[in-house]
Amino acid sequence: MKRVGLLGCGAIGTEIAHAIDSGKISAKLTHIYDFSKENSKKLVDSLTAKPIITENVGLLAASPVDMIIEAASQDAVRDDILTILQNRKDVMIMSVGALLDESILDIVLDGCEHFNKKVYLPSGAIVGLDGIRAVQDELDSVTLVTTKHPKALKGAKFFESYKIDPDNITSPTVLYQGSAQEAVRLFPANINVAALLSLAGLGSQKTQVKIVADPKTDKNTHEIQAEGKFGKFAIKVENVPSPSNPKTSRLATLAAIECLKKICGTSLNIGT
Ligand SMILES: NC(=O)C1=CN([C@@H]2O[C@H](COP(=O)(O)OP(=O)(O)OC[C@H]3O[C@@H](n4cnc5c(N)ncnc54)[C@H](OP(=O)(O)O)[C@@H]3O)[C@@H](O)[C@H]2O)C=CC1
Ligand SMILES: O=C([O-])CC(=O)C(=O)O
Repeated sequence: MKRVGLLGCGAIGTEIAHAIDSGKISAKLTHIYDFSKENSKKLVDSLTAKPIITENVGLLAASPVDMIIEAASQDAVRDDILTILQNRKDVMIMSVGALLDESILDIVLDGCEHFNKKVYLPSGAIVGLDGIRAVQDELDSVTLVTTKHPKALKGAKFFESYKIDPDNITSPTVLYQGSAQEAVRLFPANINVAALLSLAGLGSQKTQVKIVADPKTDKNTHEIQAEGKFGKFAIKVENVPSPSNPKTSRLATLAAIECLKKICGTSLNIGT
C-alpha cells in the first residue's frame, strides 16, 4: 500500500485525507505539513489513522513516504518541488499554475528524469483535457471563460494593480482577458485550470483566458472552446464551490481523489 505525505491541509488536502482515512483510496497517509499549524491539527483530530505533523517541508520531503500530494499554493510548488523530487518522491500537483514558469517546469521535468520519479497533474476543476490532448497537434485556438462570485476572486494579486474593489462589483464584470500565462500570475488561487489547458494544448501564450466576476452566481463556471483542423468542441462546467474555500470547486477535489485512486491501483483506467 502506498504511503502518502500531504503538503497543504486546506479544502482539497482535508478531503483527500478523509478519502484515504475512509478506505476510499487504498493508501496510508503518514505525514502532513501546512504553514497553518491550526489546519494541520484540525485535520489530524478529524482522522482515525493519525498522520505525523512535520515541523517543515524539508522533513515532509524526507519522510518515509512514496509520494507527496501538493494541495497548498503555487509558491509551494516553486519553493519545494525540487526538494521533494531530490528526496525521491513522486508528486501530485494541484497548484499547476506554477508550471507555466518555464524554469519551474524545467526543474520538474529534469527532476523526474534524473530521480526517475513521476509527477501527476489531475484534471482539477475542468473536464475535457483528454480531448485537448488528443487534438493538440491540430489545435488553432483554445479559450477559457471562467466566471466566479467576486468573493471567490478576492485576495488575488490582480486587485493590487487594478483599482477594483471586489466588494463593490454589482453586475457581471470582465476583470481579465489575455494569456493563460498572465492569468495564473494575477489569479494564482483561481485559474490553475488555465495551466492544465495550456500544458495539454497550445501552451500558455496562445491559450486565451477571460475571467468574469458575477455577484449573482453561486457556481465556479469554466467554459472551454477548442477549434482546429479536427473540428471544434465546447465544454461548460458549472461547479459547486467547496464549502471551506469558495475559490476551489468540489470537482477539483473529486478529480484529485480519482487521480489518486488510479495511482494507488484501485480503479479501472477509463478514458485516455
Ligand atoms: N488544479 C486545479 O484545477 C485546482 C487547483 N487548486 C489549487 O490547489 C491548491 C489547494 O487548494 P485549496 O485546498 O482549496 O486551498 P486552501 O487555501 O483551502 O488550502 C491550502 C493550505 O495550504 C497552506 N499553504 C499554502 N502555501 C503553503 C506552503 N508553501 N507550505 C505549506 N503550506 C502552505 C495554506 O496555509 P495558509 O492559508 O496559511 O497560507 C492552507 O492551509 C491551491 O493552490 C489552489 O489554487 C484549486 C482548485 C482547482
Ligand atoms: O476550482 C476551480 O474552479 C478552479 C480553480 O480554483 C483553479 O483552477 O485554481
